[in-house]
Amino acid sequence: MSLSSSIALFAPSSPPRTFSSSHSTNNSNTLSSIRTPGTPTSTAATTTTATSSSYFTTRVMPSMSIPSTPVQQITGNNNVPPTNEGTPVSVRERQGSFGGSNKVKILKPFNTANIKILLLENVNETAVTALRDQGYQVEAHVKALPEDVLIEKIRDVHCIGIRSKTKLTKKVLEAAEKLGVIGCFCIGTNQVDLEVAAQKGIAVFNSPFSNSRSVAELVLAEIVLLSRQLGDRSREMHQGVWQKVSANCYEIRGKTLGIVGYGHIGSQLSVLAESMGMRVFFHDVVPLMPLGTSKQVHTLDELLELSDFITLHVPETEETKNMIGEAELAKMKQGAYLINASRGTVVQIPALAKALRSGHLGGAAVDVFPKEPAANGPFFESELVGCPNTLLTPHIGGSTEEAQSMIGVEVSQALIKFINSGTSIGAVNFPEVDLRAIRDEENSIRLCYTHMNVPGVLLRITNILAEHNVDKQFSDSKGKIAYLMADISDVTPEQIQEIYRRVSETPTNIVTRVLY
Ligand SMILES: NC(=O)c1ccc[n+]([C@@H]2O[C@H](COP(=O)([O-])OP(=O)(O)OC[C@H]3O[C@@H](n4cnc5c(N)ncnc54)[C@H](O)[C@@H]3O)[C@@H](O)[C@H]2O)c1
Ligand SMILES: O=C(O)[C@H](O)COP(=O)(O)O
Repeated sequence: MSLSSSIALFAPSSPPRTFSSSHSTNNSNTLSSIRTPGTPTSTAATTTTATSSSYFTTRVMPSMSIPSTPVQQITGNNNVPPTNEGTPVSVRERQGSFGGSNKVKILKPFNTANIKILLLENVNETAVTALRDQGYQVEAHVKALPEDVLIEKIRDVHCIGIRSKTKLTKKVLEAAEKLGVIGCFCIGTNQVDLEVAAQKGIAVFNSPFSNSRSVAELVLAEIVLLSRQLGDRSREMHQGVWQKVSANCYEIRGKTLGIVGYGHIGSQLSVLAESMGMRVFFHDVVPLMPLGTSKQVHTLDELLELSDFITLHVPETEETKNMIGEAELAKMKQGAYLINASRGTVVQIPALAKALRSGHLGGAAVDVFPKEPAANGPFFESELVGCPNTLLTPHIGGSTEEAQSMIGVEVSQALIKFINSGTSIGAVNFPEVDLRAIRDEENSIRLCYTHMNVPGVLLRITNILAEHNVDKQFSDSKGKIAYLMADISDVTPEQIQEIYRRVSETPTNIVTRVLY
């Protein structure tokens, strides 16, 4: 999809949206004091209508559209940043470099109760609570949704939270009319079409390391379980069979572990394995500092040939798809073990099943599969079922209370910061941009402009902002898109309208938001 067609997606037909500013009780401390200038302060609830023109060129999260009476202010005691009242947006006090207030302003979207968030796949309660505390409307589902239901649901939401099962493909993302941000409450982001998301101005966040320890611990346990054939012994006992054997059962002390992908998980595992007396080698596409006494080898083949255990910790990419097939398995030592807790597509399952049944491999532990059931229940099928000394687990590498709780906190904070303050730090598909906190003054705004990365944009924006006091501005690009944030002070409501209109009507516009 070209950028211009992505913009055209939001063209005509959409009627002006009406936003009620009746406020959520969850955020009463902050929101009840918000008023819309131009209306009496005592008016608790007002209704504003976005001008239809804003919909011809701009995708707008409701909070981010500029209402016809555009400025909301935080009044009274809310000038002080809240400490423990459910507004966990991190703010930095700024020493005023030139007169006026040096208190920071807590930016809020127009009306947080208008933000709709869809959470799928049993995202942790820590996230549900944090997002509801912001006043957002949160719909949480325990399971992934079938594609047709997902397409219907995603149409109307501003933010979606998923884990590894939900596929946010081009088809699904094209149905998303209001989506501004995606939270992957996991490490992997291969389930999202990151490029299409970026071109639609949708930032994607994940949790890069909150479940790494859980995966590393599981793999360490599996190394012991495989070398003692514990899966088979336990199954036999459950069937009433007593089978006391020591043949082909080993200690792991002194054995060689080969780690493919020495990132967050691989490197943690390296330390844990050495503490159990293993020798560790690893292969990675980038040169990395070996931890402990581990050593990096140049090629995958070298690693396959020298290791007693091979464990995979690479992301799913074009290069890692089918990385381990018949040829690679044949290079592994007779009786060696394979562990895969990365992504199902990294290993060719028929080849692995053959290597296990023939006795070439001594065993395998597999946590991830090319096709995984969408929900819990008796839906699992694989050629690996029934293979000797083969541990099969339902993608539970990162499924611990600790990991899920940390992921819930981390990703929800990233979403809140993006929605409320425009901060894209940590986004995986988006230029990473942030600004110091905005000063707590009336008539100051933050402009967040996602645009095509083509020459001439900054000149155009500078011309629009030329007559105004731009306190600070930062811009960065990534591939085809770029993102600019600018804090502007001393602007009247009319000027804000004008800035919004002119910026959102630039031909390079993807998404324009004004926060105040
Ligand atoms: N089973 C689970 O529940 C579970 C949990 C967490 C993560 N994961 C999966 O594990 C993967 C790895 O996680 P991580 O946090 O360690 O990621 P990471 O990004 O920190 O590390 C991945 C490493 O793989 C390397 N790499 C990439 N392509 C490679 C290639 N072709 N050959 C060799 N090395 C290559 C990278 O350079 C990097 O060092 C994730 O992408 C995710 O898919 C699974
Ligand atoms: O990418 C990840 O973090 C893992 O695959 C875990 O995914 P999950 O949240 O679906 O368990």
